[in-house]
Amino acid sequence: MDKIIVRGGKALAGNVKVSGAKNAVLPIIAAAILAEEGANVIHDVPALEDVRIICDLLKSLGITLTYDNEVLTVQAAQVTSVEASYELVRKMRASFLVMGPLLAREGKARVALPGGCAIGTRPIDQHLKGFEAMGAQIKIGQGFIEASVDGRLKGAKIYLDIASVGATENIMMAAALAEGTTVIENAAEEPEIVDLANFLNGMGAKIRGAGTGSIRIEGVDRLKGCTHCVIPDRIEAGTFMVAAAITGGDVFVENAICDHLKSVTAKLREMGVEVDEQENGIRVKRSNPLKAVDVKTLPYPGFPTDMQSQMMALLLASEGTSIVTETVFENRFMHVEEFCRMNANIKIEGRSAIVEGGAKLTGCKVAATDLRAGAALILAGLVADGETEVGNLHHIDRGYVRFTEKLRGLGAQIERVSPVIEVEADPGEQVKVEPIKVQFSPNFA
Ligand SMILES: CC(=O)N[C@H]1[C@@H](OP(=O)(O)OP(=O)(O)OC[C@H]2O[C@@H](n3ccc(=O)[nH]c3=O)[C@H](O)[C@@H]2O)O[C@H](CO)[C@@H](O)[C@@H]1O
Ligand SMILES: C=C(OP(=O)(O)O)C(=O)O
Repeated sequence: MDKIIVRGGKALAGNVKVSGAKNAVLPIIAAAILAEEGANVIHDVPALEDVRIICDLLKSLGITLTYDNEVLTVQAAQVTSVEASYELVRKMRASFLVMGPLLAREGKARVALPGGCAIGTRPIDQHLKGFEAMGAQIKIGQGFIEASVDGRLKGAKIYLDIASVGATENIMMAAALAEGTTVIENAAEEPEIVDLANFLNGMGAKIRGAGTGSIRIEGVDRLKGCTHCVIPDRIEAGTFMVAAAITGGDVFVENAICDHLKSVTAKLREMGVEVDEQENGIRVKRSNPLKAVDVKTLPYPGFPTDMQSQMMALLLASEGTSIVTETVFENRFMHVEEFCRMNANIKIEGRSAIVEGGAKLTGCKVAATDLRAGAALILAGLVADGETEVGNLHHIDRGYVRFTEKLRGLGAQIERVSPVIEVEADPGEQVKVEPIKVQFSPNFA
């Protein structure tokens, strides 16, 4: 298993370019299933493990995909299967987003139950409630959810009990091809939902209100392929903003959209970090000690849960006590134990973590417990004494493109190492085994 080794102590400086957003591109690729005619050409598609998984899933449905230089072309003239296997859904929960498009286009879908995962139980009741309101019949059994409809889905008024990002997206995709008008109330307002709506509208859908709590979708009979550029990843951008702040550095985060990062920017400024919002990115600089602040995660435009662990790393480097409250996922503090191995002083009380800043972090072996936790441990390693060795990198590979290279480009002392493989040889025989370099090289041919 690969490991990332970080040596603390370098202030980061320079320019880093943010890639396309994982959480925007995954639903967009799922939505490409809806185009019966023409190809979808999607630009700025990040070379991430999650992208590879959703592409494999679409391939298993009989759809043709090609990927070259961050451009993904999806040709969905034919769909030959409506089943998303357990193997693919288990690897990535966002696979469940194929249910809405398959149901709308084919009248049926069979998708493995996503199950619980590292950060919480993550039910899908709101997705199913939406499909049922549109006339679908839902059956659950043998680890699968089967949805079917006689004829077409019908537009409906759907009030979400929770402003779920995934449910809003799944219902919006299904409603795009339904008969009549659907209104989603208490819809999630995340920028990734706006990006998905823009993509669907490019394909010929009629969606208004994305980015507000009320989205209105007039169903159309047919959708066709279009060209689209994915928005930059606000969480990757936020992670580099914290990297600059924690190391007392000066970094320009190119491509970051200021409007998408207001809650992160506000917290950094409250902590005494200089944040300069520019047209094509955000410059983050710190020369003063960090102040402790309280942070509460909330749906957009509140502080993102996907930045909670990175922010906690920053608070560890501040002077004073901070309270971090996680309101979105019930089990998203697993990084706390790993931080404590690095000499951090954090106590969990219910949904809050009490973070005592000021203790000198020390490098040691730690393991990423989820995608963002992995990034947060690397951030902590950037200021820890000595070497931090981060394992379980498959989490980080899900959502950060060339993370070590990008940090190294800013001056971080960081490297990814592959294990040396020991091979049994006959006595006297010389065997030379090179360490395997694991690199993402998508091949959708
Ligand atoms: C691929 C993707 O875009 N992932 C993001 C998406 O996940 P995801 O779409 O899974 O997150 P949701 O917004 O759906 O989840 C928010 C909360 O609602 C609950 N819930 C959700 C659906 C449902 O049917 N019933 C229910 O109770 C969840 O358990 C959770 O507590 O939004 C999360 C919240 O911003 C982010 O952390 C994830 O990075
Ligand atoms: C939790 C995340 O992703 P997912 O919903 O795909 O698990 C994330 O991006 O931090």
